[in-house]
Amino acid sequence: MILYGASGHAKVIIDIYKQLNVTISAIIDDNVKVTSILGCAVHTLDDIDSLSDNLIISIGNNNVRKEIAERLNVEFGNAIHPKAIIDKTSQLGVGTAVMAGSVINSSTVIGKHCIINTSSSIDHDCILEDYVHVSPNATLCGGVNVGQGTHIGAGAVIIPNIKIGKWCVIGAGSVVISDVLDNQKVVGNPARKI
Ligand SMILES: CC(=O)SCCNC(=O)CCNC(=O)[C@H](O)C(C)(C)COP(=O)(O)OP(=O)(O)OC[C@H]1O[C@@H](n2cnc3c(N)ncnc32)[C@H](O)[C@@H]1OP(=O)(O)O
Repeated sequence: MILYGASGHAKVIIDIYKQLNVTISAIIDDNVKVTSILGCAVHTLDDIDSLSDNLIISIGNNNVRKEIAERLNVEFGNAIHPKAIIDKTSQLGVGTAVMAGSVINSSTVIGKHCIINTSSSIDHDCILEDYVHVSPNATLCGGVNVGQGTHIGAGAVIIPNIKIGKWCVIGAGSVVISDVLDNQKVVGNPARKI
């Protein structure tokens, strides 16, 4: 597996592959000043002869993951921690990472290049579009829809059947009890636009 991105999020992805005994063939970062991470060498894209292995974009920023995913012509892989619980009836897109302790329940569909972060809970019949990040300990109740590129902050709670638009930000600890339009940033309990 090749990792693209060598920041804090990449450390968690590296740990997942160690747990799974998956060999990391290369780690790439655009920042030439980043030369190693957790004892592994980091290269720039120019240093790599070919991207022949599966690749995951190990960068937390949703916009940056989208930009890189659209630029690269490679096969993308997933990173799924062995201690994540994913119901067999749910679906995950390529490039999506699922961290330790997270639970994805029945009939949920998660898009490409998403991050389902540590101990988050995504219940039945949710739909998450591409490039969504669900931060640690966030809870999505049943039937929640989340549009492309939206970031759900740590510990946020989304009550059942809520629709959240594209490229929204839900503040850490917010409680979302009504639909959120595209590009909105909401915080608090109940969550309100800022
Ligand atoms: C493994 C990992 O680390 S994954 C990463 C997880 N990251 C997160 O969960 C971060 C989520 N981010 C937040 O909650 C941020 O506070 C944001 C994005 C919602 C807002 O950030 P900014 O746009 O910089 O807003 P800013 O800090 O200026 O605050 C604006 C107002 O909203 C309030 N506010 C900001 N965040 C919150 C929040 N989470 N809950 C309640 N109120 C909030 C501020 O107090 C401020 O209020 P005021 O105008 O009355 O003083």
